Amino acid sequence: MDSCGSLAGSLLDLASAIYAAGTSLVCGSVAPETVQLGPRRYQVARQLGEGGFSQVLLVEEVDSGAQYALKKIICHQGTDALAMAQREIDAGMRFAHPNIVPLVDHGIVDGGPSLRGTQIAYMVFPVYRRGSMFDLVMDSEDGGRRLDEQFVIRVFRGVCAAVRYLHSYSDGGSRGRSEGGRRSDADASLKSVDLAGSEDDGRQGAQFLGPSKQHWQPTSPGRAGGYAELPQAEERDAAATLSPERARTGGYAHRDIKLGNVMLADDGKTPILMDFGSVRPARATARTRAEALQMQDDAAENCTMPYRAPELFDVQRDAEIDERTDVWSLGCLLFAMAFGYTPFEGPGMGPGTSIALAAINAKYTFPASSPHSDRIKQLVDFMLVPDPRQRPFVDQVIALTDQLYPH
Ligand SMILES: Nc1ncnc2c1ncn2[C@@H]1O[C@H](COP(=O)(O)OP(=O)(O)OP(=O)(O)O)[C@@H](O)[C@H]1O
Repeated sequence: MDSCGSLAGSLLDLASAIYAAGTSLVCGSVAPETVQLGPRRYQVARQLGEGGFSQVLLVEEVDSGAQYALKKIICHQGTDALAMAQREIDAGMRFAHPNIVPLVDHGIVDGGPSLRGTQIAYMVFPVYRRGSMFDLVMDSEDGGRRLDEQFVIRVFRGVCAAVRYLHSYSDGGSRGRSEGGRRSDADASLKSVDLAGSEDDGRQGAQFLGPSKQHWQPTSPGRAGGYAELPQAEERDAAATLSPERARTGGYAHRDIKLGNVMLADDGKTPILMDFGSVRPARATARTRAEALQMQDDAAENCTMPYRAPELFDVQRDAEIDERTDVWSLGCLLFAMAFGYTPFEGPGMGPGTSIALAAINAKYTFPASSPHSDRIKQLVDFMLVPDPRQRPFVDQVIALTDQLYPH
């Protein structure tokens, strides 16, 4: 966009924000932007960051003075931005885990006369002042350092715990029922992305949806223990075939696990997985060529390329995908945290090398010298298996991690 276009865009944005917030122009200067979501009013302090589709602002809740991160997505008519924002809201309302960002409040408001037909989705999250793992890795690289191995594993193990929670999330389970209608709505919306593209737009008129209640609930005791033993080859192959329970429920896949989507909590060591607009039901089959293309397009839009599983680059008719797309991304994430770059775009890849081809052939090399032990490489190799049917599930990844790095 040229500078005039961009200035006009910013003015339109500002006008729409003022409309949505009910603030006004005072003596020729613009009153500070506030956003009203139901009973709560948030005063914007400054911008924290920007994503491909959003702006994230530091805000203060006017009554309590508490600070939050407000994610704002302008949803223009005719785009799928609103459906995407709705999916992120729904995911925030349903998932609750210590390593998953809690959704504190949310709302969808009309863009107003200056942005006719446009809606603005707002999501309120805790502020993570330490930034993302992307920031941390980049800072370390700039300083010529690598992150400490124990720290890398701690962060990785926390992200795996969040991913295991998503993968084993059951809509019919007690968690699913405990929040009644609201949760069913969230379930319906998350489920509504099917391969035939029949997104549920019945929620277009939604306005304030109210603050979501986030109470962390532990996963079932059966899941908490993990495996004591490293799965052997036969066990791994057996587990690679879906168990009847898993085949029925499937759970959800995040589909965009990457350094930039892992924030660090204020304690400096707890990872928080965020950005749930890409979440999909984990299991899908492309029954027709059109469905295969749609699956591929959806992945191209939502899964960041250097972390994208090989099976999502060239989806064929009858292809089946499952939650192990996330395990591939976890392999890329661990590699990037340990070595400072992602495995299929780092040094040695050469200019013009296709990330897709490198991923499909699992063509990656570890740096010649590294301060880390070979256990990291063993874990990365365990996950970066191009054939999804041979790739481990996240439980197996956790089991191997715990065996290599006992608590
Ligand atoms: N809770 C938070 N606390 C502090 N900063 C945040 C928070 N959430 C997001 N940010 C900042 O805003 C940026 C964009 O956020 P986010 O990744 O959610 O946007 P997005 O539009 O979904 O991005 P993407 O292009 O990855 O899809 C982040 O990289 C981070 O710097």
